[in-house]
This record gives sequence, structure tokens and C-alpha cells, in this order.
Amino acid sequence: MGQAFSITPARRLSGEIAVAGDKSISHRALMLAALAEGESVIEGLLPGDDPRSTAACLRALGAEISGIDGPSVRVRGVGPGRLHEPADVLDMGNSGTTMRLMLGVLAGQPGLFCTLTGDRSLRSRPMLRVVSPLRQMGARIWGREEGGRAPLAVWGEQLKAIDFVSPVASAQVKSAVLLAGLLAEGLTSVSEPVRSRDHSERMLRAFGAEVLVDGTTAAVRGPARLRAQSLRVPGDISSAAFWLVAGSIVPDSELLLSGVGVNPTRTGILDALTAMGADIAVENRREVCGEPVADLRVRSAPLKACTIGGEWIPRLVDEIPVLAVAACCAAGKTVICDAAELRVKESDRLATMARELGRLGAHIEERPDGLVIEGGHPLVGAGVESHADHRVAMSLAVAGLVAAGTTKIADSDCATVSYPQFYEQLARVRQP
Ligand SMILES: O=C(O)C1=C[C@@H](OP(=O)(O)O)[C@@H](O)[C@H](O)C1
Ligand SMILES: C=C(OP(=O)(O)O)C(=O)O
Repeated sequence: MGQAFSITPARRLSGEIAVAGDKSISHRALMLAALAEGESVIEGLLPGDDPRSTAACLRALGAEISGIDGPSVRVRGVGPGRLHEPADVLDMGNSGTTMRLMLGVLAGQPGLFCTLTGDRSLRSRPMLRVVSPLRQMGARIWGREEGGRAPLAVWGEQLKAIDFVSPVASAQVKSAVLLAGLLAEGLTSVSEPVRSRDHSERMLRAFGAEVLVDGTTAAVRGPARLRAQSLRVPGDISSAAFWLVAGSIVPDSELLLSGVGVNPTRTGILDALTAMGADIAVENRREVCGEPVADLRVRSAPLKACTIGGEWIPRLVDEIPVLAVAACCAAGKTVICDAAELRVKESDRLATMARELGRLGAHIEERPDGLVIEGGHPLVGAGVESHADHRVAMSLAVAGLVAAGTTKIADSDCATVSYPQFYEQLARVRQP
């Protein structure tokens, strides 16, 4: 059990915040740099536990990675199909993205044997969604529940290209298949019901792969050679989301979030909060290394309820815990639906948010695929738990900014998974 964090209401929030580097883009930058020929330089990489898990695996597979704690990380790649066999089990910690994307990388490295594991949460998360399409490509993967749960073992094979129709809109599934397609002969395609985040497609192109995108189908042509790149990782809109909600619900607040990624496959949080009446300005739009970036200015505003579901969900899937906090402070009944995917994240986020916000006095009902939240009932501080889920911990800290008295969050330091600077930045912008 990690440390507890206690928080009392803030009078206002003000200041400028450089939010942590994007976690999704950080994983991809490390992986593609490790597979490329030559030395890549990555600036703004998230120094969080999850990208560190990716870096540790890639090192064990032969990539040279230096400066991981500094402003620019150097990665000397091994070249396609030339990863080294690791001498030990690859431990992916808490990171679903590391395990699912690395399965795609490893399955196509002929003759390479690897075992993959992670923490208790990761070992309980579904892997068949990635293992099944990879097996269709010829991959040999074993594990608990017929390969459905880690620990997993992979024996690398020469893979064949497939056209995969994914039943879930998942960037991890799409990316795993596309990464496997880099070493398969011909065009490997993935079609999904709704377009998920497209960072892999953008970055594969930047590294020199041929990527084709048509509606909700993305394809890569293999075999592909990747060339080392200089990259800059934008701020993570999923981390910015905590400030967008906090700045909206704490009275008299104004926060400027600089250099945040505003890729349209990720900006559902801006659409949802705007529909709820939030005052968010998107300033200074620009493009950085193939990703749209902007500064976001949020000022407090009275929020109203809205319905969040359908095609919005993949564009804000990680922001639902903090949107639930916004809904507690919004007039009327907010309905979050089509979000059953939240049950297979680091925790069952529908159950954990319903339980913990309920402890603070929220009127919140759990549904099989979402939450119904009757806003406007004042929150009152209490002891709550993160369930070792970084987004739950930080969402509860945001709730603590408006809950009367003291909110004490047990096991709060799991925030380091995606946002190591979170509590320090909170102390800086919080006016007591
Ligand atoms: O590809 C990625 O980087 C991610 C995709 C999403 O997961 P799914 O692919 O399971 O939807 C998201 O929840 C996760 O935090 C990061
Ligand atoms: C679900 C998440 O990450 P992952 O799947 O990589 O563990 C997250 O960061 O909210």
C-alpha cells in the first residue's frame, strides 16, 4: 500500500502548468526508436512508471536507452527483426499499453523467446483481444486462460499480413497488429467500429513506414525499415483533463495548460466539458512532430449535466473518472453510457468511481456500461481509496478540492504511473 494524500477545499486555482508528456506517444516513441536503425532523440518523454516499464523491456531486448530522467532521451535502435532474446522475464508493471503493443512487436521476431508479466492489475486484464489477431497472423503465444491473461510466453515467428476487423475500438489492439505487420510481407490492415487514437499511424509514418488510412481502417506495408528520428512529445490531454475539470469547478479559477496535444482522436474531453458549459479556450494551435498541439486556458464556470456515450467514448475513454467528478458539480443528471471498457482498465473504473465518489456523498448509480450522476449534491470529505489506479487517485484529488473538510486518499502515489508531477503542481496552483 502506497502513501495517503490529504486535501482540503481550495479557495481558487491559478497559474500556468506544463502538463506531463503524453503517455501513449511516449510508449510509441520508445518502441519505434528501438526498432529503427540509428540513434533517435526524444524530448518531453513522460518520466512516468509506464514508459519506464517500456524502456526497461526495450533495454532487455537490446536497445540502448540513455537520459531517461533528463529532457532528452537517446535511443539507439537495433533495426527491424533484430531484437535480442532477453535473459529474464519482461516485467511490464502496471502498463497495458506496454504489454499489448510489445506482444505485436515480439510476435514477429523469428526465433525469439520471451515471457511477459506485470503487476496484479495487469495480470488480470484481457489479452485475447490482441493475442487472437496475432495468432491469425501466425504468432505463437501461450498463457493463462488460453493466452487471455499474463503471464504470457511468445515464440517469435515470420508472420503473414491479415485484414483484421476488430470488435472493439482500441488503439492498443490496432497498434499491436500494425506493429506486427511491420515484419509481415504485404499490407496488414485493422478496421475498428469507431476510430481510436491514431498516434501509431502518425509516428510509423514519421519513422518512414508506409501507412494507409481510410475511414476507420488503418494499414501498414511490410516489411518496413524504420529510420531514427528526432521527436518531441506533447503534453498529455488525459493529464490536462484533471486541470480542465479542477479549473472549472473551483470558484474564481484560471489555469493555463501549455503545450497540450489536441489530436482530434483524443479531444473528446474538450467536447464533453464544453457541452457541460465549461469555459475552455484553445489558444496558439500549432503542429509538433506530426501531432496537433495547443495551449488550453480554463476558467471556472457553472456546469450543467450532459449525456456522454457512443462515438465520444474512445475519444475520452481515460477521462471518464474525472468527468464523473465534473458531473457531481453539474446541475442535473449526467448519463455516461457505452463505457463498459472502463471495467477492464487498471481497476474497474465504473465500480471504483461509483464507490469512492459515493463515499464523498455523490449521488451516483453504477450501470453495466456506465454511470448516472445526479449533480448538485455537495461533496463532503472522507477517507477514499485509489484502488491502485492512477486516474482514480487523481480524480479523487480533484473532488477533494471542492469537498467540505478533509478528503484522505489512500494509496495515492500510484499517480506516478502517468503523472509524477501531479501533486507538486497541484500544491503550486492551489490558493488555500
Ligand atoms: O493505445 C494507447 O496508448 C491507449 C489506448 C487506450 O486503451 P484501449 O486501446 O484499450 O482502448 C487507453 O485507455 C490507454 O490508456 C492508452
Ligand atoms: C488504461 C490506461 O493505460 P494502460 O492501458 O496502458 O494501462 C490509462 O492510462 O488510463
